[in-house]
Amino acid sequence: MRFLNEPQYDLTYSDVFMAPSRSGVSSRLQVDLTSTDALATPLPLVVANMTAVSGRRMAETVARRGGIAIIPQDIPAAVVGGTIAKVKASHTIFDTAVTVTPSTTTGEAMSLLTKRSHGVVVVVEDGHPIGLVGAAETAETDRFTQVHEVMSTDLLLVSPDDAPETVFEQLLERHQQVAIAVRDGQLVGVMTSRGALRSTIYQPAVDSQGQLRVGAAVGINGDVTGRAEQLLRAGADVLVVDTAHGHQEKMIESLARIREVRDQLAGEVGRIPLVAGNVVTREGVADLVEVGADVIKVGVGPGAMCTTRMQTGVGRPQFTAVLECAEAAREAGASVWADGGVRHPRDVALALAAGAGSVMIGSWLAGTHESTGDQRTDAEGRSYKESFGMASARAVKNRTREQSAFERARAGLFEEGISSSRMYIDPQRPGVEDLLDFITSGVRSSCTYAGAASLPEFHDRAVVGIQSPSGYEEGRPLHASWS
Ligand SMILES: NC(=O)C1=CN([C@@H]2O[C@H](COP(=O)(O)OP(=O)(O)OC[C@H]3O[C@@H](n4cnc5c(N)ncnc54)[C@H](OP(=O)(O)O)[C@@H]3O)[C@@H](O)[C@H]2O)C=CC1
Ligand SMILES: Nc1nc2c(ncn2[C@@H]2O[C@H](COP(=O)(O)O)[C@@H](O)[C@H]2O)c(=O)[nH]1
Repeated sequence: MRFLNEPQYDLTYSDVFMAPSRSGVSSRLQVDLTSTDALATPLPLVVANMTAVSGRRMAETVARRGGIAIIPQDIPAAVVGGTIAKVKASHTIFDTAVTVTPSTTTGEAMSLLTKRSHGVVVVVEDGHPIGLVGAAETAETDRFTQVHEVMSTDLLLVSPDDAPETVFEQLLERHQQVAIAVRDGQLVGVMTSRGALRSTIYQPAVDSQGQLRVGAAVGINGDVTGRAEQLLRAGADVLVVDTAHGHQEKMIESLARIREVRDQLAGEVGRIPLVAGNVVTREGVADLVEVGADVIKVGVGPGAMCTTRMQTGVGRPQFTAVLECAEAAREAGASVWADGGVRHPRDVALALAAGAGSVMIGSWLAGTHESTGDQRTDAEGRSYKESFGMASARAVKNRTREQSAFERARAGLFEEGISSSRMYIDPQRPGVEDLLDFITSGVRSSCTYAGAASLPEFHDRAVVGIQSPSGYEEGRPLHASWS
């Protein structure tokens, strides 16, 4: 990456723009988005280890499209083990169906509809799909009606081995919303026509067994090696050792011990990459790589739920932090994840141009069907989910649940995050895959503007300039007339 005009100060994503260059890449579909970090996922996107964001549904949906989610450190290891097992058992192409039994009430079925983005609930009997219900089937019923009374039985049953193009054509021909995949009569999963299209654009992120990949986080307090061992044995594909101030002795000691466990188990579970952070300086990167991190998580204070910079004055504008840390990591034979502060597809593109191997996103994904929270409605009828920071009083209270009431109350005074925030569901993009489409189409396009067919080429070729606030403002679309 080169600058058009040399920066005199540290830069945020909003401070910079990319200039187009002569390009030989004639289609956005030609761009290979494989991440340049030790995980080499087909999509360079990571779901942040935030309790309000990353759980089973998020993990399997994102991995099916090539990214990876990290299950947070506050979830007990045994529960994370169960989540990993379910993600690994999910189909890599067909979406997991939301299922009910014939006697379920329509009220209950409707409450489950927003758990996934495909818009229907499948009615099963002994594992066989016998009907489906969606908004159309339940529109005129009271909420105590049982689903077998209103379900549609005109089902498009397909084989899990059918090509997505074939499924797409069948859905179009029969004017149906979802196809149901069955093997030996048993439900395997569902596919919408948009899901069929996506399956031809994205590659799933899979492990050596061909199962979806998922990661898990470990903090630096408590029995860190015990938790690391449990997560590795449960099948985690990456361990993220995570704390606010990643450049501290306790992190270095914990990481060294976790690395030992990882190396001891390598014969059984393979050599699992270690990610550690968060840091924003070359020195931080060097110290964590030295002790064994394959990937360094970069970002102090850019997160949407973060109050660190306002409370402490500590942090660093994220574009410069990523640029400098990515260079330091490359020199040391490692790579970085740009963590936090992503609000638009352009921010992901800029982080990758700066040399990030992957980009970690939290709050933006909180307002989707697949995040962990329950969907709520505000006084104006808008749907939202609640989000909160991992250093908020709410998260600290949860993390310290085994300590005394006094210790918990005292820890709660040291909050550095927002305890309750509303992440509205965008009616245009209510599912995480809608956001992935939005982000990846932007990033693919950025690469072609730079003449890059892959992310290493993108980093090499990107030309970045510094802009004024009015330069940034000029680029914002106007949804209403301005006079
Ligand atoms: N990227 C970012 O900017 C930030 C991210 N976070 C996220 O929040 C989650 C919780 O992290 P964390 O708050 O570290 O909690 P942890 O539970 O991981 O504990 C942090 C440990 O580090 C010690 N510590 C020393 N200095 C600091 C400091 N300046 N800030 C915080 N802890 C410090 C704490 O001791 P003691 O409590 O006694 O001081 C505690 O033992 C993580 O997921 C982290 O990534 C949190 C803040 C900033
Ligand atoms: N200072 C704080 N940082 C936090 C907190 N919770 C999470 N985070 C960091 O933010 C990113 C995600 O950023 P986003 O803009 O995509 O939401 C996450 O990975 C953490 O590093 C917090 O309570 N305080």
